[in-house]
Amino acid sequence: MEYSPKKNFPVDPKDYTLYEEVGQGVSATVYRALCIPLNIIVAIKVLDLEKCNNDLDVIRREVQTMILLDHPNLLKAHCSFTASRSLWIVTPYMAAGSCLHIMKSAHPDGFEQPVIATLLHGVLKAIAYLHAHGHIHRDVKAGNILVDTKGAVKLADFGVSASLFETGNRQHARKTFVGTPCWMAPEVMQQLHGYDFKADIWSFGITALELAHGHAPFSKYPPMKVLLMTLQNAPPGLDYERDKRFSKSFKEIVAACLVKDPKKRPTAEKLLKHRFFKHAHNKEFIARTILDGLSLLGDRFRMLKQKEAEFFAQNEAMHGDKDHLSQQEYMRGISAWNFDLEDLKRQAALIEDDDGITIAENQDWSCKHRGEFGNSADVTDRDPINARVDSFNFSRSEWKHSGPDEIEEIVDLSPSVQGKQSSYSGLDNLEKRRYLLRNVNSEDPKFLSSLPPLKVDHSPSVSADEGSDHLTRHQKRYDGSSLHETAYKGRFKVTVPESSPKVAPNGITIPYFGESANSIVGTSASILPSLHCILQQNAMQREETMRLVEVVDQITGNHTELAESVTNNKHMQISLASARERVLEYHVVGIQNKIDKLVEELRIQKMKNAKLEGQLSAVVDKE
Ligand SMILES: Nc1ncnc2c1ncn2[C@@H]1O[C@H](COP(=O)(O)OP(=O)(O)OP(=O)(O)O)[C@@H](O)[C@H]1O
Repeated sequence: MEYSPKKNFPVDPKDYTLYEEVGQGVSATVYRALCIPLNIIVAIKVLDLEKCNNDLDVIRREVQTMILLDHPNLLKAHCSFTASRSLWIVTPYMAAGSCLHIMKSAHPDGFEQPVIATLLHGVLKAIAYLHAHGHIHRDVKAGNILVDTKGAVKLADFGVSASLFETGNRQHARKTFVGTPCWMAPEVMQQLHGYDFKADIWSFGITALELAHGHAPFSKYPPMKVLLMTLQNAPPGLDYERDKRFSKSFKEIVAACLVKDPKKRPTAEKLLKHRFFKHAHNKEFIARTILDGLSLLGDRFRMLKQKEAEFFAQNEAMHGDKDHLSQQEYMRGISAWNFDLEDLKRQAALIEDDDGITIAENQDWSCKHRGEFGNSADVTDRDPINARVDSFNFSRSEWKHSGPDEIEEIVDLSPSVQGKQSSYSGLDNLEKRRYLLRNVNSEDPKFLSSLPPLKVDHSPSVSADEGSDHLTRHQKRYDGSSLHETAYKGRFKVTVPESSPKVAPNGITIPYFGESANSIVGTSASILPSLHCILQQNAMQREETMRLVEVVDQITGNHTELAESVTNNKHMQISLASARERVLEYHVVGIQNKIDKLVEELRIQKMKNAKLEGQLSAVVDKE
């Protein structure tokens, strides 16, 4: 695997002297090095082919891409070759390192707006070039934005880039799942219809927030939670209060990129024309403002590594769990934190095989959850499923983003909207659940009696009304009175229909789904809200239990070994259960989205049908 486009960079390791380490990735270490015959300082990325998870084709693609593409804002490879069990990729040395490293060393709370605009302008030009040449970068983030001592900005790391040409169809959407969760677009996570170059625009928006705050949104959470928050919550954005130092045009551009529907995100070309980039300066400005006074990259890298090692050692002692480990990966700024959907599916499959969950339902359950914030009108006015999801996540319809055509007008920056958004997004899921725990007493008879009775919709298919009105569709599912018991083995399998209400071992009751269970849409649609609530309720109960254990511990001051081991055991069980619930929650949301899409398609078909029928009868009438 030897490439050397200009032929003047030697492809023998003996022609290079490796100096200090300046970076580390999942499977690669990057060194500053000297190319002896040319007397040029270069960076050499050394990939251990044995440790490398990627197959050789992927690596070959990265190298070829790096060599063939030619743009001032893309890191080019001089050459590459294999040396025993490793692959060496020789690139220009970017002496200031990555923006992530620069922020960690000198700008922990992010950069000023003119710096961000200048950095992003360079990155966006690189992305536009890649897209025009049929490539998706797939890993746009501050860790992959490199800067040299003169302030030149280059987008690096094609480790996960993909060529659309490979399929022979430039429009073809990708279906593989790669990237780093915090920067990953929802459609990449969902894997419903594949994704395209718009995934890079989402990551670009996240990167903009990362450069503004010093870290990516959701970066303090473990991968699964990031996935759920990205899918369920309103897209992250710049906050009216917290981000006062940033201009409206910056807020606009971030909001335009972070629209969940990829079709509504602008192209890179279009974004380049946005007025925000009037704030961009030249590379000398970058050198002057953020590189002045920075120590040598190798020294900075060594210090950061040392600090992180100390931090991790401390953290490890306190939290030995997997979530914290993945957090450490994030903090190192590498993509080892890459999220593998196949792994998740396997986890989910394990849950299906191992867990027999028996749950029952009655009408009270639905009632108990109708007015969770003591504001039933507000909740029940909306789609009950989404209202419930929203009550935890404040997602979807509340924050509208316009399409690419309305970039200049899209952001409503009125204090009321922004204030609302910040107070909502200020609560993480845990806090929202705690809020519920504090505010909802589901045993309260007044609370129950104030709510309408449940009626089960047994109709095997979606009615015309349902098709035409999203809200009505969900409302109907909660409009019945039958009491039944049902049992599950694995996900969504109804095995024992009964007529009396029954409470599950954990005290949770859920609605009966009736014979409409034969219809996939009907069954899933009926079960999903219940399942979602059970998961949420379990989480609440678990958190409350944890809280109580902590309170008891504090009160009794009981620090004996026995008590500690019991608590540790509880922690372990709880985090296992929590992981399983997150997987289930993810599936519930995914299936719900599919159902919504199916229903929407049905509605459109019905409308078309009605139109055709009208035309037909007009023709018949004429004749
Ligand atoms: N040409 C370069 N000049 C200076 N530093 C570099 C260069 N290339 C990479 N680095 C540093 O090394 C780090 C890791 O490199 P790189 O991202 O290519 O490895 P990776 O294994 O692909 O990483 P990741 O896990 O983020 O995908 C970068 O974040 C950057 O700080």
